[in-house]
Order: sequence, then C-alpha cells, then structure tokens
Amino acid sequence: MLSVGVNGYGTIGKRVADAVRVQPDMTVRGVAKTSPGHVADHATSIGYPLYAVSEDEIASFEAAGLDVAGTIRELVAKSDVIVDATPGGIGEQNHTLYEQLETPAVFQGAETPAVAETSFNARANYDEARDASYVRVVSCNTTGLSRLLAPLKEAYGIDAVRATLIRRGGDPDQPSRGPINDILPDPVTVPSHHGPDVRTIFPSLSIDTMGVTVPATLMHLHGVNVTLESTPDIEAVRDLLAKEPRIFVVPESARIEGCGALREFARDAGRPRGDIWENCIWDESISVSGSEFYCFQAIHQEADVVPENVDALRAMFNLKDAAESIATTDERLGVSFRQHSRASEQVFTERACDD
Ligand SMILES: NC(=O)C1=CN([C@@H]2O[C@H](COP(=O)(O)OP(=O)(O)OC[C@H]3O[C@@H](n4cnc5c(N)ncnc54)[C@H](OP(=O)(O)O)[C@@H]3O)[C@@H](O)[C@H]2O)C=CC1
Ligand SMILES: O=C(OP(=O)(O)O)[C@H](O)COP(=O)(O)O
Repeated sequence: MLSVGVNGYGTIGKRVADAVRVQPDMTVRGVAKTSPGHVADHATSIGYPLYAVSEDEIASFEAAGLDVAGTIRELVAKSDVIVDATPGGIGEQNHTLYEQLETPAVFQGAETPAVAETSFNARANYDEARDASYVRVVSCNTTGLSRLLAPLKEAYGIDAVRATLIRRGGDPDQPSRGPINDILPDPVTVPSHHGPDVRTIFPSLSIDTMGVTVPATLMHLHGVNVTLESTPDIEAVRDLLAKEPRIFVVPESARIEGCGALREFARDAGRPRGDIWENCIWDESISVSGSEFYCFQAIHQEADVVPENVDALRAMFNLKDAAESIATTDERLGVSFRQHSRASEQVFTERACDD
C-alpha cells in the first residue's frame, strides 16, 4: 500500500484525499492544513490524521477541540509520497522539505513547471512520470485541453489549436473573489498562459489560447477549434471522443443546456460534492468543416484534476501502466458519465448485437 500524505487540504486536497482513500493500492497517511474550521472537522470525522503546517498552529487546532497528529515535517517523514495541494507558490517552498526528507511529491497546476521533473496528464504522457520523484499535475484547464487533444492528435494529427477559455470567477467557497458583475479579459494579454502550459504536455504543439473570466462558480467553458492534419468523418470523431475514458459527450436527448444543468446532473447521479471528473463536450457542438474541428467543452475546475493526481502517484511508483491505472482510478471513483454518451451507447449496442 502506497502511503500518501496530503499537504494542503482545501478544494483540491480534500478531493484527492477522498480519491486516494477508495483506491486498492494506496492509503491516506494524513492531511495538513493551516487552520481549524469545518473542513478540518470533516477530515477528522473521516479518520484522516490531521497535521499542522507549523508548531505555532497546533494550539489553535487544539483550542477548537481537534487532535493534531504532528507537524507537516512529521507527515512528510512518515509518508511514501506527498500530494502538495497548497496555494500556488507554496508548493515550490515546500519542495526543499520534501527533498530534505527524500519524500517524492506531486504538485499542482499553479506551481511553475520547473518545480517538477515533468508536467503530467494521464491520457497524454503517463510514462514520462514513471520513476520521477517530482511530478506536476497541470491545471484544470490544461488537463481539460490535454484530454481532448490527445485522441485528436493520435487519430488525425494536429496542425494548430485555438481555444477561448471562459473561466469561472472563483470556486463556490471563495467569497473573496466575488460577487462581481463583469466580463474580464483574463489575462488581457494574448495568448493566455494556458497555451504554453499545454506545451508542457505536448512540447511541439502549435496552440494559442485566450482567457475570459465571468461571474460564475460552476465550471469553465472552452470553445475549441483544432486544425487537423487530415479530414475526418464527423461520426468517426464523435465515436473517438465518446470512447475516451474521461470524456462525456453530452447527448442532445439529456437536455443539458449549460453548466448549471451539468452540475445538477452530477448531483442527481449522487456524485460526491456534485463533482464532474470528466470533460463534458456537447454532442451538438462537435463540428467538422474540412480539416477544422470545433466543440464546446465544460470543465469542472474543482474535480477534473483529481483522478489525474491518483494516476500520477501510480506512474511515479510504477504500480500500473497508463490504461490500467486510468481504469482502476475511474472504477473506484465512479467516473461513469461516458456511458451516457450517445455514440458510446451505439457502440455498446452494436457489441451486444454482435454477441
Ligand atoms: N481550485 C481550483 O479550481 C483548482 C486548483 N488547482 C490548483 O491546486 C492548488 C491548490 O488550490 P486549491 O485547492 O484551490 O486551494 P485552496 O485555497 O482551496 O486550499 C489550499 C489548502 O492549502 C492550505 N495551506 C495554505 N497555506 C499553506 C501552507 N503554507 N502550507 C500548507 N498548506 C497550506 C490551506 O489551509 P487552510 O485552509 O487551513 O489555510 C488549504 O487547506 C493550486 O496549485 C491550484 O492552482 C488546480 C485545479 C483547479
Ligand atoms: O482555472 C484554473 O487554473 P488555470 O486558469 O490556470 O488553468 C484553476 O481552476 C485555478 O484557477 P485560479 O488560479 O483562478 O484559482
């Protein structure tokens, strides 16, 4: 059993801990945060040993009636590997501690690529993280783009990518980022940082991205145009995407018109926290004109990187190959929306008929 410590138990850290907990080959050694409150209460109620980031903070946890198992140094020393889900820039500072104690670590997307030996997306470059001590799971937007581009690149080749990323203003628990009533070019400079970040996964890819932030907390929405190297049949593209493990081609029949309805769909499906781990691509938006591919995809920013963190751990410790790891992660987590995809339903029906 791989013993995993989670340093930074916020939006991403708590979800990664819960995803690790349900895997057959890994366990949560403990979680660390800086302050008490309902999130810390929840961690201890699940049974995660709680660690303070520094000695000074132990008293405030104890004053809140929480047992503290130690400081982050002790958690790092006891764990086989750390998932660092601290706010951007803190991970880089923590790198020194991980190195001192010879504990490998997974970092998140707001850290610079230089924090790790490789940036990671399970579908696109799993093998590059094999035997690595430090791996960076790319941001939610970069993860969403990588999952879409990997199968298109393999099947048709990619000449160029242009994407406009309509970004949520903040997460639901971030009142400091709202309310706002605006539509912000964000960043106002072009291209946005997302294109270069995608190139940490696909080094030679021609990609330009633009970002806009809107007053919403639900999801990001991408409008994507890919110039392919060949001219595909539109039904073949639909089938290709619908078969991808972490892509949900949203069928027209589901009458899911926007991100709010997608989140409600996830809640109705009993997803923990209403999380959507998959890219959600509207079937009707998939268009092909010559070698130009277009689609709209929604990305749940709080959730899509979670299975990627689990796979990064398996790659670093050579526990499974990419396909096995993705399948195990998804089965244990319940990544199942693909089964609603129109095209994959057709495939399943055809297979059943063949049988
Ligand atoms: N939220 C998102 O949409 C996404 C975030 N990411 C990336 O994940 C990373 C974490 O983001 P997110 O989960 O949103 O952040 P949060 O602010 O939700 O959580 C950060 C956590 O780190 C803890 N923390 C703060 N300072 C320190 C410190 N010095 N040492 C250890 N822990 C500390 C906080 O503890 P406390 O609350 O007690 O202060 C909190 O538990 C970032 O790199 C981000 O870019 C990636 C994809 C999507
Ligand atoms: O969208 C995200 O990152 P990204 O825009 O850098 O891809 C993550 O959700 C984190 O976003 P934030 O940096 O606005 O908190």
